Amino acid sequence: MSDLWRRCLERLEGELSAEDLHTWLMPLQAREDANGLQLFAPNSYTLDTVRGRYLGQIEAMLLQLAGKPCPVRLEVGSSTARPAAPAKTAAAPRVATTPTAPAFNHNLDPHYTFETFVEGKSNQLGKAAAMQVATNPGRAYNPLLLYGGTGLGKTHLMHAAGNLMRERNPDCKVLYLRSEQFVGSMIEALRAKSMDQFKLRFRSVDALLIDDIQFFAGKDTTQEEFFHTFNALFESKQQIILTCDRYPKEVDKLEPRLKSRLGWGLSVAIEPPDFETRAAILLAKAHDKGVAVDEHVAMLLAKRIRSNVRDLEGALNTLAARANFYGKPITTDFAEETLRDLLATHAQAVTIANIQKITAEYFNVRLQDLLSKRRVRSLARPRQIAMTLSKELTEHSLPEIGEAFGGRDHTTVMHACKTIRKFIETDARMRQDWEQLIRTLTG
Ligand SMILES: Nc1ncnc2c1ncn2[C@@H]1O[C@H](COP(=O)(O)OP(=O)(O)OP(=O)(O)O)[C@@H](O)[C@H]1O
Repeated sequence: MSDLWRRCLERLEGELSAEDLHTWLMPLQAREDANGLQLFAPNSYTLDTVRGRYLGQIEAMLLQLAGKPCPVRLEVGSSTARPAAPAKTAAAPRVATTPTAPAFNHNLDPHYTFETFVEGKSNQLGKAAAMQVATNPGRAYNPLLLYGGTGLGKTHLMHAAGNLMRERNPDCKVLYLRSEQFVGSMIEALRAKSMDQFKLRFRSVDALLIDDIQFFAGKDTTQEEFFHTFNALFESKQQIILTCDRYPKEVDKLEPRLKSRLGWGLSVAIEPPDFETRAAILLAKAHDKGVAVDEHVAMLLAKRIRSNVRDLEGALNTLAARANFYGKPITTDFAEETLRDLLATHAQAVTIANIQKITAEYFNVRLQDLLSKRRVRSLARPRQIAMTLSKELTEHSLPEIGEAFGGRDHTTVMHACKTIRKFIETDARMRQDWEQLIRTLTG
């Protein structure tokens, strides 16, 4: 086992539960090389879980242990399956040759493609924009900015665009980085006085994909450097794709000149998927991972886990791991039993009372006015939004929601839902309010 990985596991023992450590991290095999640490997962659902839940923590721990950023590459396989050094090196010719440039590391995840991305109303526009950018890099929309809450598929779409660019043109240099990696590389370059190389690395690509740029907030030197990189790429029509956890104008401590540039291209919101899309994603993921899950189980999870796709996928991975361990089929009873605590947490997360309170606060109206019979527009709209949120984020029926809003009829709730849905599609301001409320309510 790699010494660095062994030390990392020892430290993580203090941070993670024994069950998590044994289920997800212990089965990994590790290999260290000049590019960082390569971790091999026994199967794709272990890989997805490690990537989704623990990668940040692992990289932070490696940074502490190694004293410098140590990129982690995850793949399904075994560290003994391939020799540590390529066979060619062992049989190197004795005559002097021009050293070949190291292969360009795109950092793209080959699993994240448009084929494996399930389309629904919540992400339709984002997917279409990403596809356009991939088929016409630097010319369709530049930059393309995908924003929205956590675990909704922004990273997936970004990789899908990069993968498609590479499929269409294998010479296309696409570089994907999480923003922490951009910051880490910059700090390293400053330390090693190799800023010229740093600049060249980022400016010589055909497409630069940077994930979670909200992480740049408050980091002035990074923003300065990124600003110049952005300008250089933009001017020479190299594609830029970015993601952010909210509309960039809402990110505090991001320089105004950067915010303004981010708005030069196209910004698309990725919203939480509706019930049908959640169920479809779950079935597609189960199929990809070779896990036998029927529609009843998919519907159970889609109904009870509304927060985001990552949580949904996490639940599927846990189910698959436990079913595998106990040698049992995944039935609805098995799912209810295995995920009891998780489902209970999600059930508590969004209640009508909570939606009413948060919506009243958001629109700066009193809760009792929101629930009153008064029909002035300043109250009617927030009330309709709160009713629609209750319909979409809880399992309550229309009559129950009507009752909770001062004893209104179920047709009033139905009308509210229709009105608000239409507004969200046509009115940008309303869409922003809606997305912000969803983010606040689903964390
Ligand atoms: N529509 C979808 N179809 C298939 N898989 C999806 C979809 N949306 C999300 N996922 C999956 O959910 C997981 C989380 O998605 P992703 O990492 O892209 O989220 P994100 O929006 O970038 O979140 P964060 O902001 O936290 O990085 C991934 O495994 C991704 O494949």
